[in-house]
Amino acid sequence: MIFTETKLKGAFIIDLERREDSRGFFARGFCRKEFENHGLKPDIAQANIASNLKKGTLRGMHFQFPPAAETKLVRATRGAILDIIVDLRPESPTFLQHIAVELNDDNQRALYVPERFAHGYQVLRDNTDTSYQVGEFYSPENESGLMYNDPRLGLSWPLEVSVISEKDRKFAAFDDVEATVKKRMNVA
Ligand SMILES: Cc1cn([C@H]2C[C@H](O)[C@@H](COP(=O)(O)OP(=O)(O)O[C@H]3O[C@@H](C)C(=O)[C@@H](O)[C@H]3O)O2)c(=O)[nH]c1=O
Repeated sequence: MIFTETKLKGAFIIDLERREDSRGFFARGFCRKEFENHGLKPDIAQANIASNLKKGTLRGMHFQFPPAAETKLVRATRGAILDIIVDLRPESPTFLQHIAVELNDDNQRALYVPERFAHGYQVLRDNTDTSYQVGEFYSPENESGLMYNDPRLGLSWPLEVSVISEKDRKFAAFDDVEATVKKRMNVA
């Protein structure tokens, strides 16, 4: 596996190290030892799959507060997504900064999202499936989110939003929850 740290400390793009032969290729998609060697948390509580019918579908921006904060290892197993993560660690020099990474079934790239980040994606092709391993169990009482189009986040989505859940339409403006987010994301 090829680990490339992004400008957001602890967030990594992970590429496959392909061993090709006449059948195709073999590659590791996850390895506890390699994760530990790069300082990534290797725990997997759930492996989730999402299917998206329509290009333009948007899911996000989601997170769980501590003590249920999750790591995520995200891939597009079919189709393509633009994946965006936002740093919500109050002590981080890159607090509120984001990165956007295209994950698709050609590049077979994964994004490792550390704990205390908001995460979301937009689907770039019809019939796109995502698969992601998360480090904590789903915890509805600790889950929350931010608006994908909140001006404070300044996220650029490539397509018009064609489908979005009711829940994702109704997250509060960051200005209104900033103090709560900083307090609940503080782990010092
Ligand atoms: C995330 C999750 C949802 N659910 C349920 C709740 C709801 O009835 C249904 C769909 O949930 P959601 O609408 O939250 O699904 P979705 O919008 O796809 O949520 C996901 O979005 C991406 C961007 C993430 O980062 C993930 O962590 C997760 O939050 O599945 C579970 O039972 N377990 C889970 O782990």
